[in-house]
Amino acid sequence: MNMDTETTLRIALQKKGRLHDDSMGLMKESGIKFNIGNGRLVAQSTGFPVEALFLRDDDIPQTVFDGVADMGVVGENEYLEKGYELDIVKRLGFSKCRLSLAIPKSEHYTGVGWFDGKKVATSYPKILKKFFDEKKIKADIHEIAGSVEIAPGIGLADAIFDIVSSGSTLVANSLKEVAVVMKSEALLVVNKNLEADKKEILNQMLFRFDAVQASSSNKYVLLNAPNDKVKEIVSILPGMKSPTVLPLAEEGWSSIHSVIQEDQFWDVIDQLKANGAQGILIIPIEKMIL
Ligand SMILES: Nc1ncnc2c1ncn2[C@@H]1O[C@H](COP(=O)(O)OP(=O)(O)OP(=O)(O)O)[C@@H](O)[C@H]1O
Ligand SMILES: O=P(O)(O)OC[C@H]1O[C@H](OP(=O)(O)OP(=O)(O)O)[C@H](O)[C@@H]1O
Ligand SMILES: [Mg+2]
Repeated sequence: MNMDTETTLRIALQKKGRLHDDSMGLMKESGIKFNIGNGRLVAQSTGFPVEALFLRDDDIPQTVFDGVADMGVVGENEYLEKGYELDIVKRLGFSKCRLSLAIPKSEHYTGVGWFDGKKVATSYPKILKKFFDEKKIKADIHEIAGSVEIAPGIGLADAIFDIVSSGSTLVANSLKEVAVVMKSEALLVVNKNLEADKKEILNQMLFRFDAVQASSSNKYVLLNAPNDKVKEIVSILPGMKSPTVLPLAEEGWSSIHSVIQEDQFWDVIDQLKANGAQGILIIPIEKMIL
């Protein structure tokens, strides 16, 4: 009898770099751990039918398209540049950055027409060509693999098109950002012809990822309020269904429990204080099943 028939999903992850740590963190939080070490490029997971392939991020889109891996985690920038059609099943919210055009800070920028006839260095020639074609700009796109920001300083190009996050690499190279062409974040991409049994594993994995994502974007809040303020406070706090209200040992007071979204957090806290809430405690949520 063949003991190897159990279906395993293969996921392509970045070997090392900006995407690696967050990708591994998400897997670990989802209870999927890999036995890695000694430079191994393939690793089995403990506790879930998944195998990881550790690759350069540039190779992830094609590896998933060819079906060598069933799915992968890759930056939207790299996904669009490579141009392979894959299903985007989840936007992961990490490795957030943008692809921008930048020029020497001493230059006077006159709008996108500035780039006409100029030489622009980039590792993303296809995305840039599409942008220039749409704007009817005729520029010389010069592809280089890395250290793009030094190109104008060494006389290799007039401008650059590259990843920007804080902008400090641009500043360090006396460049200024003049146009944002796209925003990017890590994507979970899947081969379009995934077999049914693999889809089932994928869905279990997505369920776990959703729980991890929801927990990190929400906080549990506990507070005390005089009973005559409970109604107003409950209207500020939505909660997963509705807030829990429990009597305190002290007569005339209640304890209110709820869940707040991270991005509404400070606004909600200010409103709670203004409506008489006291002893507010904010607690991280380990996992959240919606
Ligand atoms: N400064 C940054 N801030 C946020 N996200 C970034 C930043 N730089 C890159 N990224 C995102 O992370 C992805 C991987 O970046 P990294 O610098 O590790 O790539 P790389 O050098 O091409 O790695 P590899 O060796 O795998 O080819 C990028 O494609 C982009 O989506
Ligand atoms: O706007 P910033 O916050 O400065 O980030 C932008 C820089 O980050 C990335 O490089 P990274 O630091 O990953 O080094 P790399 O060139 O080795 O990939 C990217 O290639 C930019 O150069
Ligand atoms: Mg790369």
